[in-house]
Amino acid sequence: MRTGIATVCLSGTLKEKMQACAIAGFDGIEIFEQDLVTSPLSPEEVRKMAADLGLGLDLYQPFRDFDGVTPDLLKANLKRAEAKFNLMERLGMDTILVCSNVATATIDDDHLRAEQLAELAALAGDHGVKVAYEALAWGKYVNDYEHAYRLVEMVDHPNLGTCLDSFHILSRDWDTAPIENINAEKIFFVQVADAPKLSMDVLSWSRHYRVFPGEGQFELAKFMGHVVRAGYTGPVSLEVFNDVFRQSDVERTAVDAMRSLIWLEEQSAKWLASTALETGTAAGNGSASRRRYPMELATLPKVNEPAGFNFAEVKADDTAQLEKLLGQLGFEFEGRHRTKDVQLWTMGQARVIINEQAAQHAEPAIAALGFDVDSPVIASARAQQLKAPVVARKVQADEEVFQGISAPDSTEIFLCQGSPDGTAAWTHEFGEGLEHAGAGQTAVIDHVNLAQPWQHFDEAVLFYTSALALEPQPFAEVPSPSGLVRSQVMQTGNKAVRLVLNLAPAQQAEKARKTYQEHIAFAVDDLVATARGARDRGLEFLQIPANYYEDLDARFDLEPGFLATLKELNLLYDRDASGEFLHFYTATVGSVFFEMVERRGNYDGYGAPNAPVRHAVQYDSLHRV
Ligand SMILES: O=C(O)c1ccc(O)c(O)c1
Ligand SMILES: [Mg+2]
Repeated sequence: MRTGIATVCLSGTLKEKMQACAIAGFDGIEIFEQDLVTSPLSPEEVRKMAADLGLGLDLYQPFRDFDGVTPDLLKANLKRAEAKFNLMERLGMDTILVCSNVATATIDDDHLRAEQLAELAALAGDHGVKVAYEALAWGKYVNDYEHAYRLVEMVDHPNLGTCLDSFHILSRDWDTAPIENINAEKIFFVQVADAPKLSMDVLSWSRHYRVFPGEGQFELAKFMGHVVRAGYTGPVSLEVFNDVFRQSDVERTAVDAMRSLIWLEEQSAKWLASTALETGTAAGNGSASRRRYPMELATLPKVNEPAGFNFAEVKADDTAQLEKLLGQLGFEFEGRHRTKDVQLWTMGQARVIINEQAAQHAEPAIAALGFDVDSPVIASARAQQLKAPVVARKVQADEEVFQGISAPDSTEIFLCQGSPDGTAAWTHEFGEGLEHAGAGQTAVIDHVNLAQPWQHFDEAVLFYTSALALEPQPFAEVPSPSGLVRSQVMQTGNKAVRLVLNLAPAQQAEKARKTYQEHIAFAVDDLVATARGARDRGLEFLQIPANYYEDLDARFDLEPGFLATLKELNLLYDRDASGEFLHFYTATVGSVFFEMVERRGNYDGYGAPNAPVRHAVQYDSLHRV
């Protein structure tokens, strides 16, 4: 698959963008007119720079408002087009994108449109240029890709084809299956963009909220599958208008973009294989499902969703507060590592490493997460092919080698060998625990909430989706005293791994951002007993306001004794059709706090209705000091 990206996706100057695209490994780029017009580089210099960087200049765009116009306007438009064709010759480019008219079209007549496009195609032919006609989702008369293709067919000129842009097609919910009926020779270009499902006008949605594939909710593998089945072999190019990407680090965004195409390529191959099986073309013969299409799709080392959390690691310069908190919760101190300055604390299968190797004065913070995977070697190879940075850990002889990668928020992700009984192979590296103060409870890590820097949120969604096979759930927005907190759950199908990515309101300072959001939650069998034990050991609970319990009673009509217990222990409660959820939070140390939860029945949420209460109480405690 030939990879491409439009310069409009990135921040910086044309030169910086081109350099970043080359570093990220793109085959080619689309030059957005704005980027050329504002560049000090001459077209010849751009051409030379692209050649030297090994980047193809695959598409010049956009050329606007051409078709469906009065004769006078047509004349002016053809003149305008000729100037661009001459420019393209200097750039050494042969394909231009012409989007359907949104502003100046006054005549809604396909025959007239076809005549005018035929004039354009003839002129393009004289200049050796190919015109890729794209239906914008908000085009005045042409806003449907099948309509655009009908016009291309009516014109039937070798220099006129169509451009398929996933955003314009999927934002309008057009059926993608008919893409397969398009003559591949008439598909001059394919652009891909994902987007979150938002209910707003399609132009604003397109200009501000497009994201890279895997970061939104469009069915892009299916879209691409149809494109591949049509027989298309040209560039698959990202065209993402996004307010955040346009202002974040250009090289980093280019890598995020490249990751999205590597992942999409794999997902498209998977979609094709699965539909071949469904439609019976495989006919019981495995090789038939690998039917070859003109476009070659590369695959990646396979990874299944993780079977569970292997451990969570918290780091601090002074670890006393963390030790105290875990002890009060009922964790057992298992001992120190034989060569490293780290401690292991456990409750059942929930393992927490306290890392003492933090920078001076560094406050407690979540530093690493371990996940149980089928094969750490394969999972690590996959992550590296997806351009995840590798994390090096010093190991001595006989110690478990952890395959680590760095997540977009710098949390270290370790890919660990899972075991069927939920134990971890490395715990014997820790000395005998000196004290066993624990309550001997069974527990597992239920979920982990990580605060994402605003400019890396979408990147994080793609990272966990592509490298770890977590599935993004529709995001929610949780009110807090300082603004809405965007909350995105990433989880495995079997719910053994639940990761919640939170994006704090922009005005929150870095410390507050982390303090509100980052925590590790442990699931126990009897939360009331856990809470009582913790209280007896002097745990400082997050104090829940009395108003909350009044509202709870009104909503759920709870048994008075149960309600009194919840109130007495600062427990929060939620219920849905499939079960109940009890939980409580500890006070925050540094930028981390802990949560204990009990899931009853098949309750599958996170107590979302209670999140605003937590945010408000934490805000209060932060602003008191
Ligand atoms: O938003 C636009 O105007 C615009 C321009 C060119 C494109 O290819 C596109 O998809 C959108
Ligand atoms: Mg487009």
